[in-house]
Amino acid sequence: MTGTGWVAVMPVKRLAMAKTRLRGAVPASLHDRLVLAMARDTLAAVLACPLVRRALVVTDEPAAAAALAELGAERVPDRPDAGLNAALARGAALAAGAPVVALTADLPALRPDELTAALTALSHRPRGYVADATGTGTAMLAARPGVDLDPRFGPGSAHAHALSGAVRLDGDWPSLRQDVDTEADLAAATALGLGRHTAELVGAARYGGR
Ligand SMILES: Nc1nc2c(ncn2[C@@H]2O[C@H](COP(=O)(O)OP(=O)(O)OP(=O)(O)O)[C@@H](O)[C@H]2O)c(=O)[nH]1
Ligand SMILES: C=C(OP(=O)(O)O)C(=O)O
Repeated sequence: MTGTGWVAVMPVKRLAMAKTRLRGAVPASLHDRLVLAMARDTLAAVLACPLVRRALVVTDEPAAAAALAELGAERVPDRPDAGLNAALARGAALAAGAPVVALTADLPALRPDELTAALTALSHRPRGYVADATGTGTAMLAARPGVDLDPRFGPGSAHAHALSGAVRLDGDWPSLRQDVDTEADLAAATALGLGRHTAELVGAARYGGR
């Protein structure tokens, strides 16, 4: 065990503007609900990880704030509303001396045991990241207390995190690495096993849900 009491920070964009690359995977009327379902499944798995003691969701989306608070997250307003990395930095700043782990809200197959294993793999190192399934993006970025999270999410973020000194964490963590940006990603996450909320939504879409 590398210590307990991680604070997880998860950003959620306004649903109407989120996950544009995923549009078309379900009927347009269900798109926002799909994005929210993925965030709920990601958060549920994060909160089921025994090393995580708090989850902060940085969002200006009222529907997401309410649904995720129901699962146990604390909502942080997205200020200064300057994009994903600013949102993560804001959440990290509120973690007050605790270790911080940043995750995107698009990991609907995430298994708590894989998150536990990845946090444990950080061991004594100050800051580390897990690359996504493509190898170019980042699924998780973690920093020990007193270490700046310094998030550099975005295209090519795995390389950016490595260049900034974060240690690459290697392990067999397919559910942690499977972020969902496209319909093909959703199929890959489905093969791994979707969380309940996303599975229900995808099922409803398949049977003509509106
Ligand atoms: N709070 C907040 N979250 C963001 C912002 N931009 C992205 N996110 C979240 O960051 C995570 C990863 O974002 P992306 O995969 O780049 O998502 P996206 O911009 O919704 O997707 P595309 O439109 O397909 O590029 C998701 O959980 C998003 O909801 C932002 O400006 N503020
Ligand atoms: C923002 C990132 O992810 P996505 O592939 O979800 O855009 C990232 O990997 O840094």
